[in-house]
Amino acid sequence: TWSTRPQRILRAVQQSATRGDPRSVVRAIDQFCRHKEWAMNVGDEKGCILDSVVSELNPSTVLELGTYCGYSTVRIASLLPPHAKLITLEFNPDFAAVARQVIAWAGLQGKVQLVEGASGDWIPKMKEQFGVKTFDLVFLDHWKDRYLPDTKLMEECGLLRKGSILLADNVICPGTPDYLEYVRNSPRYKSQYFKSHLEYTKAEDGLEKSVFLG
Ligand SMILES: O=C(NCc1cccc(CNc2ccc3[nH]ncc3c2)c1)c1cc(-c2ccc(F)cc2)cc(O)c1O
Ligand SMILES: [Mg+2]
Repeated sequence: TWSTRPQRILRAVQQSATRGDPRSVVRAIDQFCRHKEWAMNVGDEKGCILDSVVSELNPSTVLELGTYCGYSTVRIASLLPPHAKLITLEFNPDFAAVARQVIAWAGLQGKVQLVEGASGDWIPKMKEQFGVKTFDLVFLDHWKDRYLPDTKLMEECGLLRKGSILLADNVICPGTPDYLEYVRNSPRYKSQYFKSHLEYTKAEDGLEKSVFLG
């Protein structure tokens, strides 16, 4: 049986990265995806913008929607303060299986709770299942047509507080037009676009950072 692209990414991490060294895991994935096979990680250019938002915010509770191979999970978790928690949701079991091993290789399994399932099912259960009150930061990187419904669901479930940050990947490519229109025109958000490029390419893409105003 042939390996999948996530399995080839995991092999690259195990062959090129140092156990317990998150930066070497990030570097190994970027090298593989730049020189061997493109994959839909947020990548190093947008990843640096992600890093600066996380470092500036110093969040205690983070939700990531869309784990894939755990690349952005490792970037975020490696910057969190000691008692902070990152919950990451992944619908695809094959992606989740690889991500668990990538996160473990980075030595970050103690900071990360990977939950398998769909955002629409899990967001309403966050408080009761994980003892979450509100999220300081949400990184949206899952199915692009779920960004808007899931944002409205998080509002309805009281998971956002005054100052919570939504950081959305791919707002240009593949694009999330309904989400962008909502956060840019709603009086309940202050939104800012960080222009960048689609991971490992010259195509335009960017991150939208939106502060919930309560
Ligand atoms: O589509 C994308 N990513 C999302 C995605 C995609 C597939 C499967 C999953 C399954 N995971 C999943 C699903 C539903 C879920 N609900 N809650 C959690 C959860 C998790 C997720 C994407 C595409 C491109 C891209 C592709 C091609 C191209 F030419 C240009 C750009 C670039 C990206 O950076 C991208 O992020
Ligand atoms: Mg993405």
